[in-house]
Amino acid sequence: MDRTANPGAAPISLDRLRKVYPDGTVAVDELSLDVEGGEVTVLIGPSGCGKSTVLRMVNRLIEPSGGRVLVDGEDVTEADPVRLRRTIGYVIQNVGLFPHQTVRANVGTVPRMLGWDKARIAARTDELLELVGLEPDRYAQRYPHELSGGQRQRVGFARALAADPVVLLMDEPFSAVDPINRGRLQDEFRRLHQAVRKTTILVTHDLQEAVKLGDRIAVLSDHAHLEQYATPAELLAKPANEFVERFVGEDRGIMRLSVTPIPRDGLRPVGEAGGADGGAPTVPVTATLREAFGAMLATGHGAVVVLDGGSPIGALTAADVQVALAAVDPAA
Ligand SMILES: Nc1ncnc2c1ncn2[C@@H]1O[C@H](COP(=O)(O)OP(=O)(O)OP(=O)(O)O)[C@@H](O)[C@H]1O
Repeated sequence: MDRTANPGAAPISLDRLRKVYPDGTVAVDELSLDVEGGEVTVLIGPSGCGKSTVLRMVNRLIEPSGGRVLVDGEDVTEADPVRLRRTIGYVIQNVGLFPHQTVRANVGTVPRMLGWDKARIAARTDELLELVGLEPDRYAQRYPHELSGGQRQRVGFARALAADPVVLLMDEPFSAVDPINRGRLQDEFRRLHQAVRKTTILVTHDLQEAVKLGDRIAVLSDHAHLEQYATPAELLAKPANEFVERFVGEDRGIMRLSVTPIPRDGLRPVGEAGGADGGAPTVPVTATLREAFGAMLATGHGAVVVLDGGSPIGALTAADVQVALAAVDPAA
């Protein structure tokens, strides 16, 4: 998502993590995975492959049967689970807000448990509601049933961030929201994450969401077996095996457009696009191939003029987009 990690943020290490449920179901069979501090790591895989079980072992809503989880080098299996959960923000589908408490009271839940004084809780609540785009004057006194699904989800984020947690865990946080609001909430989450840079593990089974939000994606198969752990660009360009290839499916070519930057060094002279004043659409050099191609489709023009700081630096045709995709080796 944002490729610069936050060096101050806590890394998470899963070390041969294992969960066998009492009925003998092996949900997670020795998963090892390193999550960089400040990044968003997505766990994705088919239904029942163990994603939620992995996530809940990080905050010990589920006790591991074996292995370790290290948060910033400390083994969480040795921490007091109640204290641990106060330092780990947790956002789930349908949010789980307390229905008989106002938005303000919901957001202040963990700070209250931590014994913050009232003024500090109020200031923090206002700050967070602003951050998630809900004006405190308008929303703080409402009850959850007086909000839309998307607004409830935002309150859920605010609550998860309230006591400045070390880590954020998110389990299908957007799946209960309709597709249009989902896109908007995902955009807001990106903005929010850039502001707070918390180490985040996000569970989803939506590949598009994984590609949009993840700095890294872990593709899991049954028993949380790790099939590939890579950046979105790498995953889409080079699926590690047949399982991943099938999982990312036929859309991967299209999706790669959205994770591949415009090739600054592979541009044609501006004149070859007919020039910006010849009606060619323009895109900034920081855009992706998807945005460039989208501009071509939207205008019916076969090329775009690429701008750097507002000045044209070259042109890109539809054929160039194809060449650029073929040339990219994200693993290089
Ligand atoms: N309490 C439980 N007792 C026994 N088996 C369980 C329990 N909870 C989950 N399981 C099983 O463990 C496996 C992993 O479940 P988990 O919920 O972690 O998967 P998931 O990948 O998050 O699935 P989904 O995408 O459908 O939410 C599944 O086979 C599930 O049936």
